[in-house]
Amino acid sequence: MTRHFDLAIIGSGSGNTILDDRFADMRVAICEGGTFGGTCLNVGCIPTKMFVYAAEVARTVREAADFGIDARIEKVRWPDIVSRVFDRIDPISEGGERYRRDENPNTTLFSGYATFVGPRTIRTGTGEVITAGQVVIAAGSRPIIPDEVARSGAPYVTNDDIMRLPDLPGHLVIVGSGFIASEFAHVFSALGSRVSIIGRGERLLRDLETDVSQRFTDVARAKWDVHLGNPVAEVRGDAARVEVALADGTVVAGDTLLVATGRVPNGDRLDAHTAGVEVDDQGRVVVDEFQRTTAEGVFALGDVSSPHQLKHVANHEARVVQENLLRDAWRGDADLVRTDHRFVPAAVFTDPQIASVGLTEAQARERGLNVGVKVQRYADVAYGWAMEDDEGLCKVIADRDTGRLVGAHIIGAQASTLIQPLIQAMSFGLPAREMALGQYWIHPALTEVVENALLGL
Ligand SMILES: Cc1cc2nc3c(=O)[nH]c(=O)nc-3n(C[C@H](O)[C@H](O)[C@H](O)COP(=O)(O)OP(=O)(O)OC[C@H]3O[C@@H](n4cnc5c(N)ncnc54)[C@H](O)[C@@H]3O)c2cc1C
Ligand SMILES: NC(=O)c1ccc[n+]([C@@H]2O[C@H](COP(=O)([O-])OP(=O)(O)OC[C@H]3O[C@@H](n4cnc5c(N)ncnc54)[C@H](O)[C@@H]3O)[C@@H](O)[C@H]2O)c1
Repeated sequence: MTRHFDLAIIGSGSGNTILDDRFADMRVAICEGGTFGGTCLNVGCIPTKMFVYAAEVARTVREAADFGIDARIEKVRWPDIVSRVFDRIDPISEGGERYRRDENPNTTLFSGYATFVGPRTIRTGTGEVITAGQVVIAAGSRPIIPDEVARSGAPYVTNDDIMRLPDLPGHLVIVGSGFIASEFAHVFSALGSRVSIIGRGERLLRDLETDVSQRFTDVARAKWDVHLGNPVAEVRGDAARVEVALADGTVVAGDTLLVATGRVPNGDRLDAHTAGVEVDDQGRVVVDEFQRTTAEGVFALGDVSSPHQLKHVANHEARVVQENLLRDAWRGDADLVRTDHRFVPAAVFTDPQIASVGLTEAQARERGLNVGVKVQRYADVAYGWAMEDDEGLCKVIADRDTGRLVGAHIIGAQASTLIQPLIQAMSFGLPAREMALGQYWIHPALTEVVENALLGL
């Protein structure tokens, strides 16, 4: 007999956060084909930032002499760094799984890879087929492996396994030049590995504001072995050594290969057409502004359907779905909660840190805006000067006609924190002049870099 549930959720990452007290009377099925808790907890945001923090401790020690303090790194205990991270994370995943399986009376956990076999009908991958009144697809994304790597047979790692390597790589070769590449390059180089990084474009993090990605590329070239604008032609290797041959004949060799060339949504692996759920040619489940898919009663959220592969966006979309599940979402739009993708910020926890929100200068000009721009260097505010920071900058872009910010981009210490007031101003429509002059800015805090950028506008 086919069991019926009020709600079925595919994916236990952001999907698992939907179930608050308002769902306590519903019979809920959760399908999880991998590690309970999803990407952010197990192989994404959280562990990477724990490694980044360790890397920053190492970097501080290494650079201490510049401030008159002689210190030296005696040893990097890689196995201890790994266990500090996963001895704390693994129990959270296990505890979450146990709670849903054994302790939460209204949820049934199916530990299998789910596929649709009909409208709101799911083969759970555990031998059982279920039906549900409503379904949430929160199936995330997976790493893209370029053909040159896949067909080579050479061993490689991704974010799924690099953080559990038994030993610190001697020489890490990274293919890709985006978020994941930039964060792991920082982690491993600060901990003592040599790092080579290979990108197709002319700049690292090339989708970011040009001034920021150019500054980052310049800083990176000074400490890593950077190869840009030179595609991968061939990969070869075995357990001890890997070689990446580039189009111009250069061979980049190391002992470990990390692939970080983007992530593809998992929508292509759900047999979604059997349920009437449209998936685009990128594998992304198609949703409207209420997170509704093309099939009645089926919502989607997070990496599987979003234009932004970011946890804070997946969390926001999960809250939208949570509300709309409790309304009669296919009867009309009047009561429904809308997704807000207007000002989505992102931060890259590399060295220096980078954060960004809104348009780049080029995008603002392409849109025909009457653009005003100011670039403020960290070195020219008191705290940046105290830090002897000659790399950091904050760039703000405003529309002169409205007086409002349309973009902000920071590279430098604490960028992910410094950008928050700018996100707030953009989200609530606060004009740049009012933001600069209508409040105190603590002196001599690093926030003066934001204040001076705004005053400069
Ligand atoms: C290395 C790395 C670092 C990151 N750092 C940050 C960061 O600092 N800040 C930030 O905002 N974002 C970061 N991200 C992005 C962030 O992790 C994702 O945007 C977010 O986790 C997506 O959440 P989700 O719920 O959509 O998907 P996931 O958390 O991936 O959850 C999907 C779940 O569904 C399961 N699943 C998939 N298909 C099926 C199926 N058919 N049946 C059953 N189960 C299935 C998967 O096993 C998985 O557990 C990072 C990503 C990576 C890879
Ligand atoms: N701090 C954060 O918020 C954070 C951290 C890590 C990941 N993420 C999320 O995860 C997503 C995936 O990260 P990512 O770094 O894999 O993707 P990405 O899109 O940031 O970067 C992928 C890079 O790989 C390059 N590339 C693609 N194919 C290539 C090839 N064959 N050879 C060489 N280079 C190639 C692309 O040009 C691009 O620069 C990010 O887009 C981001 O949304 C976020």
